[in-house]
Parts: sequence; structure tokens; C-alpha cells
Amino acid sequence: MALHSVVQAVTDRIVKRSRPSRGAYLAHLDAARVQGVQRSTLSCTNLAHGFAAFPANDKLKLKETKKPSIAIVSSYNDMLSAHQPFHYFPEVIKQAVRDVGAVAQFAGGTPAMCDGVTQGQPGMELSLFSRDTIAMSTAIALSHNMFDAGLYLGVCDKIVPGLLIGALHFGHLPAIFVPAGPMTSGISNKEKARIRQLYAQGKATREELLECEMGSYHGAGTCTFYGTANSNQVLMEFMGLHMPGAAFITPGTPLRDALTVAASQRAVAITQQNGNYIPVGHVVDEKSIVNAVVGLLATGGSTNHTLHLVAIARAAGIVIDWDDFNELSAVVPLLARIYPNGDADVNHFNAAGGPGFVMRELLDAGLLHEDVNTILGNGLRAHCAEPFLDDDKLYWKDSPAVSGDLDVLRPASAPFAPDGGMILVKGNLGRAVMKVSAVKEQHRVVEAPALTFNSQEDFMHAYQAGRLDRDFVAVLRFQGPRANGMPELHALTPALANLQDAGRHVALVTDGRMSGASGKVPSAIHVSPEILAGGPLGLVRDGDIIRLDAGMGTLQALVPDAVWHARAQATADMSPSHIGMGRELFSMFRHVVGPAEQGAATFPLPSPMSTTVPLHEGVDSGDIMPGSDEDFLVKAAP
Ligand SMILES: O=C(O)[C@H](O)[C@@H](O)[C@H](O)[C@H](O)COP(=O)(O)O
Ligand code: SF4
Repeated sequence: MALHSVVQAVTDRIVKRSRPSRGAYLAHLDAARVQGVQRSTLSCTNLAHGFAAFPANDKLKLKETKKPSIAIVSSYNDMLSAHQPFHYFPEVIKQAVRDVGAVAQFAGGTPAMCDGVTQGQPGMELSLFSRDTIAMSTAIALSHNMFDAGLYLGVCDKIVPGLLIGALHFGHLPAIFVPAGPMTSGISNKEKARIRQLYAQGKATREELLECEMGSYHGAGTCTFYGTANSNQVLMEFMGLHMPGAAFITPGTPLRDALTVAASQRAVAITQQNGNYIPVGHVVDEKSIVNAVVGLLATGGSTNHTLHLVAIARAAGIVIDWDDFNELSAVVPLLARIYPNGDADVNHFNAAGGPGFVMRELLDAGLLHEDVNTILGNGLRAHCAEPFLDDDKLYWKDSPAVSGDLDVLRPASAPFAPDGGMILVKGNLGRAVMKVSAVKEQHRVVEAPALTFNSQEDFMHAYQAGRLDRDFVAVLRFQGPRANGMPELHALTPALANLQDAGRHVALVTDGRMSGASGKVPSAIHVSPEILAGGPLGLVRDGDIIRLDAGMGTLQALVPDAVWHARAQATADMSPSHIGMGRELFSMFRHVVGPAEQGAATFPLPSPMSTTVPLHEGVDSGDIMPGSDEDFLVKAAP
């Protein structure tokens, strides 16, 4: 099937828009490459330090500067159930790499934040910035320049994006992502949400709630809803950065370990020393980024990727924006219903056919680029496969021809919906993202009076005081990256869902974020420009009529222009969000962070050494900080 014209047109537009920065990126990539092993550029002293503590046989290989050295960058900790299994992976990897004549070195660890532990807590105001902190930690690990490829151990929300942003700044090195897999299914996500809503209504005790939560989050592995972590896994499959079908294999199983061994030995095989050199900077290109967006849309993935995918693309010199997502969403069908877009979890999704099934359906429908570089070579179709273990022999079979459960996974010929359900909404309040795949049809247009809040605590106090039993649009502002680190506001979901279930017409409009696990309440999020960048959310007053219309793609305050433009910006004291829980340490992030639509990135687009590069066509970057709102406002003007 020929490539869909919209997929082609969006790709062409991205290639054109990215040409200067992508050209600069590839030039930097080539400049970083050396003939032979990277460590050959180090002095004897550097080298001796680099393998002083290694066992003799490894040390000998490293001293000879012939065999490749593979970096292990791991985000292991005990706080994330999804990352806890990584504790034993480095030893498995080192032995697997030794078995094929090379050496693996634990190059460095990165932080990893669990958004479930910090949801609704002050720590959540560090979460988004932890992504670029992870990228910086990855760079610190790789900056030893001892390595010829990298294995990246991570799963969750900010961690895979951070690892990939870091890896792309060493784009001359091949990269393979090594997941740990989902926990086995416990109490369903739907039942968990029901008990939470009862608790919010005072109809369930704290003990009952805790028992339910522990029944849902009960063991090692990734939480089983389709949030940002599991969206990351699908994107790694669609970008060809996983061994095929590695995403959703249960931790601690023989098949899991076999896939880790296979990834480790594949990393050795694709180093330039072994003649099949596949640097990650050539795997992540405009086509693979478009494929990732298509995979996200077709599976109803997390809205957080309208930030993280933009930042990942930026790291590779590729500029994408929410118009790209919006236009692709209009033609990409929804093929999976995984909570919060349905009742199933990722284990059920994988059993029904998983990412490989979706990928094959979309390729056959002409909605994905087949001709892309992946860790297996060239061509995405090789990743439409599922792994199996026969005794200790790992092999792959093509993904199933038909879905194992049509309530969870559909063919492109009979989708759940003709579009991917993540849209751009815009108007006199700015540009925002809205995920509609989890919002019922009757809730996709809300027109109601605004109620403004400057914190999620203010909102919850109003809810608990019974002041919200009415139709309203909650305008929750001062939640942008410059304000307080753009926290997820997912903790408001039970209250908003209760009001919606009680028949109230409610919606949320915010310059903050929601969780990938958020869903049923219509929300226009990531509103850009944020209020602290002069965004129009600051002009909203209680009682203004706000209309959020998913069908028309509009987000509008129905206020006469003369009144609207005569208003002063609202102000708020942000200092409580800048003190405590380590937030003081992230002051520099709040000052340099770019706008949401440019990925809320704290790093510049690649640019040629000598000149600055327009961040958007027709906008002279001049002395503007990369990603600053001034240039963005030119883009955002309705
Ligand atoms: O973007 C995401 O997917 C969320 O950040 C997710 O990682 C987070 O853990 C949620 O808070 C989980 O949902 P609950 O908070 O409902 O358990
Ligand atoms: S999915 Fe979210 S809650 Fe679960 S381990 Fe990852 S970050 Fe924590």
C-alpha cells in the first residue's frame, strides 16, 4: 500500500523545517566518530583509569583497543516497580557481551522518578525536569568516551525520553533500549478508579482504598495501565530501538532474560568494529519520529509525548510541533483500547497481538514508513514479530494475522475510531493538547463558566467544600514549566470524574500536564504560551464563558475583545513552589526551559558551529534563548 498522502506531507514538512538543525546534528555526529574504538583517542592514563577495576580478561581486551566496549546506562532503583528488576541486569549483560568477545562497562546510573509516588505531591514539581536531568546524567556516563555502543535500561515516563535524549547527543554510538516489562495483572485499573471515586465521595475508607491500590500495584514491573511508561515501550518498538516484542514480557522470566542477552549481543554486532555500524543518530530520523507519532496515536498513548517526543526529536535536530500531531491524528485510526481508553491492560493488549500487530496493520495501511533504519538493519517490518523461547533458544514469529481480542485490538480495516484521538485545540486562550480517545462523545464539547484556580490544592479545597457541584470549566493556571515545573494534575481526576458522573458539564484547561493514565474528563492541557510567559490564561476571570470544542478544535473565552484586551494579567506568588523538596536546585531549569510545544526542553537545537539556526521557519533566532517564548509567540498567534 502506498504511503498515505498526509503521512508523506507531514514528513516532508518536518524534513524541510528541520533541514538546518538536522544538517548540523549529522555534522556533529560525523565529527564525533573515530576510526577504530572510541577509547583509542584516550591517553594511557585515561585508559588505565577507565579499566583499573576490571577483571583481567576484560582489562586485556580494553587495553588492546580493538574489541568494542559497550556502555550500560541504567536507571535502576527500588522506588519504581518498573525499574526494580534492573538490579541484576548488568551482570547478565556483561556475561552476554563477554560471550561474543567484547566488554560491557557499567558507564553510569541515572535518576528515575516514580510519578505514582509523587502524584499530587511537591515532588511532582521536579518530575518534568528529571527528564533532562536524566539526559545530562546519561551524557556524564558516556562522556568517559570509552564506548562503542550503549545499552539503556529504563521504562518509565521521563526516563526513556531522558535516556534517548542523552543517547542522541552521542548519536555516533549505536543504542539499544532494554526494558524490564510489566507487572502481572492485579485488580483492574477500572476497579481501582471506581474505589478512588468512592473514596473522594467519602464512601470508602482509607484502609479500603489502600487495599485496592496495593491489589493493583502489587509487584515488580511496570504498572499495567497505558500511561506514559507503557507508551514509551510502544514508541521504542515503533522506532526499532527494542529487540522486537521486548516491551511487554514479564520481568524475572527466562524469556525476559533471553531478550536482554539478545539485545546485549546485538549492540556488539552493530558497532563499527563489527562492520554493521548502525549509529542511533541515523536510526532516529524524521521518518522514525513520524512513525513514533503514528504509533502513539493508533494506540491512544500518553499526552506527555506531545512534550517528550518533541524533545527527543529536538535532540536529533528534528523540529516537530502540535500541528504535525493534529494532522496525523486526523488520519490515524485508533486500533487499541487499553485503560484509560478501555478496560484492558497492557498484558491483555500484548496477548491479543501487541505492538507488532498494530505496526503491521499500520504498515499495510500505508500509515507508517517502512524504509527506516532500526537496530536490526533497514526496514520496520522485521519488528512486527513476537519473541518465543524453545528450551533456551530465542526465536521470533510474525505477529498474529488476526487480533486475539477485538475488544482490545482491532485491524486497520475495522478500527475503534477513524482517528487517533489526540488533537490540537486553539483560540484566544492559546494552543493546547486534548486527548479525546478516552472522552465519551457527549463530553467532547463543554461550554460553561470559568472557575480559576492557582493550585491543585485550591481546586480540591473547593471540591471538598462542596462549591463545585455545578457546570464549570476549571482554569488551573501557574502550572507551566517556568512556574512550577509543569506537574501532572492527575490527582484531580477522581473529583472531576465524580462531578461528570453526577451529570455536571465539567472540563479542565491548564498550562500544566495530566498523567498518561488520565482520561475521561475533557481537558485542554499544556496550554501555550504558559501564563508566566504572558499566556492569555492570565486574562481569564471567574464567570467568563469558556468553550472547549474537540470537534472544532477550539479553546475560546467568549469575552468581547475590548473587555478581553483591557484586562491585566493575573499574578500569583510562586515562591511556595520554589522552596522545599529540592525545588531550589531546579531554579535554573525554570529559567531556561522552553515552551511546551517545543518539548519544554532545557537544551538547544543543534546548530552549526558558526551561525544561529531559525527555531521555526521565518523566525530569526537572533539572540533569543533557544526555545524561548518570544519566538514561540510568533508561532502561537491565532
Ligand atoms: O504519565 C503517566 O503515565 C503517569 O505519570 C503515571 O506514570 C503515574 O504513575 C500515574 O500517577 C499513575 O496513575 P495513578 O496515579 O492513577 O496510580
Ligand atoms: S508507571 Fe508510573 S507509577 Fe508505575 S512505576 Fe512507572 S512511574 Fe511509577
